[in-house]
Amino acid sequence: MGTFQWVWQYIRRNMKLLIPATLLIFVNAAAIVVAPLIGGWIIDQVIGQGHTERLVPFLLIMIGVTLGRTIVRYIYQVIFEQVGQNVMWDIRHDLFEKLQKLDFTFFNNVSTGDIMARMTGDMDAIRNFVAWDSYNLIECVLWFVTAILVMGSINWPLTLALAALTPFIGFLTMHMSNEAHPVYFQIREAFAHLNSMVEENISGNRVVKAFTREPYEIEKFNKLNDAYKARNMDAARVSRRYLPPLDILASMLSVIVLILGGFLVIKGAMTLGDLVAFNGFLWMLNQPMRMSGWLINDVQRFSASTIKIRRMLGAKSSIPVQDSEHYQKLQGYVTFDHVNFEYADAPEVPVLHDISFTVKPGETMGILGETGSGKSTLMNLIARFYDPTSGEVLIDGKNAKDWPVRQLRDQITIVMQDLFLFSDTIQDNISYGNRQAEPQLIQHMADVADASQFIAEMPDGYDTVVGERGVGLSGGQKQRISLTRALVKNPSILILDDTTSALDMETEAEIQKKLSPITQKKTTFIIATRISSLRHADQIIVLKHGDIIERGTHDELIAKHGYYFDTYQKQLGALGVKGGESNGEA
Ligand SMILES: Nc1ncnc2c1ncn2[C@@H]1O[C@H](COP(=O)(O)OP(=O)(O)OP(=O)(O)O)[C@@H](O)[C@H]1O
Repeated sequence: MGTFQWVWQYIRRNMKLLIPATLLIFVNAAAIVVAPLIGGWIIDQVIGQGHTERLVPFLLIMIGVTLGRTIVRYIYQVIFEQVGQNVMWDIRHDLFEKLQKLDFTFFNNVSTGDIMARMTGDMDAIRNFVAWDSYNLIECVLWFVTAILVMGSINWPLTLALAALTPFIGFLTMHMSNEAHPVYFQIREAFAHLNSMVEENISGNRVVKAFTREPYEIEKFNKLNDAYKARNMDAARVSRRYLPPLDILASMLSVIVLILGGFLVIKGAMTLGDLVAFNGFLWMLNQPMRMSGWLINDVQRFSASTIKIRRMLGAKSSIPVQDSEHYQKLQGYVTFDHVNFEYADAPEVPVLHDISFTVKPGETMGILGETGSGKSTLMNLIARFYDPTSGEVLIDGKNAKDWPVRQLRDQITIVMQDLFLFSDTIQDNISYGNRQAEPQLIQHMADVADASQFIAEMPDGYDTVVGERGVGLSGGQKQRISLTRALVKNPSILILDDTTSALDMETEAEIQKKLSPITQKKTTFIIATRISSLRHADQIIVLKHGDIIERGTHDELIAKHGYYFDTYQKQLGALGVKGGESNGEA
């Protein structure tokens, strides 16, 4: 589908506005010819033939039509702006909806700044095209054609002489368009890079300051700023090269009218009034010629932005999110059957290798492993954020791929390592996954996650706004709110990825005690580095470089004297506790 065809899908939804607006453009174009015609009549009839009584009516018509024309133009300009805004709304909506459906793989590969460039600058190029360029293009064509027709009816040889310049204009605009296209594409790319850098710098501003790397960041920014400026200068150079010849051609029109028209008047082949009228029509030829350069620039900018937006709209998710009428409650059986996994962007690095296990409803599985051993990846496969490269993940005995994704994720909750709270009240953050949650449930779960006390001490309690625009929270507070949010959702499968790592051991033990009656009714996965978080799990696996190297209960693993035992010993040592017996508290 071509660029214009694509945007037409959106524009045509506004036919009720577009048809009257386009008709008004025609009315305006017809009204434009009145003033020059009357100008000619005043010369010929009032001045030349002495019909002075016609002067006032001529002038009144002239003023009335000009006034009416101005009002008509104002009305259709507003309507086109409305259409532009409607089109932007629809495309923005489609883009945002698309973003909600795209999977982790997409977000791993596209920067936030790039996405923001699509949602802002590129969107603006489309608004500009629909709300401004479109009616200007129609006006230019209409004025040009109307001028040629009316001037042709007054004096066709002179009109033909003027029309002879048209092929030159066509040639210049076509060349300018071809040259401008890649430049505008590069401008959009450079803008996206600039956006990405700024976004990353703002997100990571604490790291920048901690490492006092402000000068380095400024230098990096300046390079991208220079590149953006240079691309814009390239575009300016293209237009500056073509605009003067277009201007010269437009000025040549006056020269032709003066020389050839004057000659025709002297020869008596044309009246002076006709020549004045002709001169009055000149701007209707002039204006489109001068505008053509600017319009081409805008159209190229629009075209480049459209290509980028369409790429994003066309991005494919390897895990499509589909709804299902029939809602099936998960029991919570999770089975990994010889699962292997590599990330699509790093297929040469095996992340999980031949993983098999089964966890039943009500059971808790603990996962231990050094950093980068594949623990989080394993959990992401359960919620189907990724699909295994080979082998199967079975949920309640059915391949996870055969579950409607929304249904699956609705009943599986991961408290991710990478905690995120929205710029919203604590109450809304906690009830994010369960909007109907009663205040008592929220209060109870906040108690379980040991969050209720510090929330009560906040300036507005549960109504305190946290996140980017609100009160800052400590890592441990964020973890406890995230845990409350997960518990309030009441999932069948609960995954806690290093959820209590920022808490002291006493608080962690307290939370574990309160969590126990809840997790007994769910399938729970706990990823932790502290043995104290894992020791009560029904089964524990130890991962190393994507392989399960040990599995069993706490006691069995202690007895094995392997990685788990060593970790346990080190943690006991760190606490200054002697011995390694299985019932010792870590
Ligand atoms: N999006 C990604 N693309 C490519 N490789 C990735 C991606 N995410 C993680 N990896 C790689 O996969 C491996 C496992 O990562 P994972 O996050 O699952 O480890 P982990 O055991 O949870 O680590 P940690 O304890 O540090 O959280 C690592 O080698 C990591 O570099």
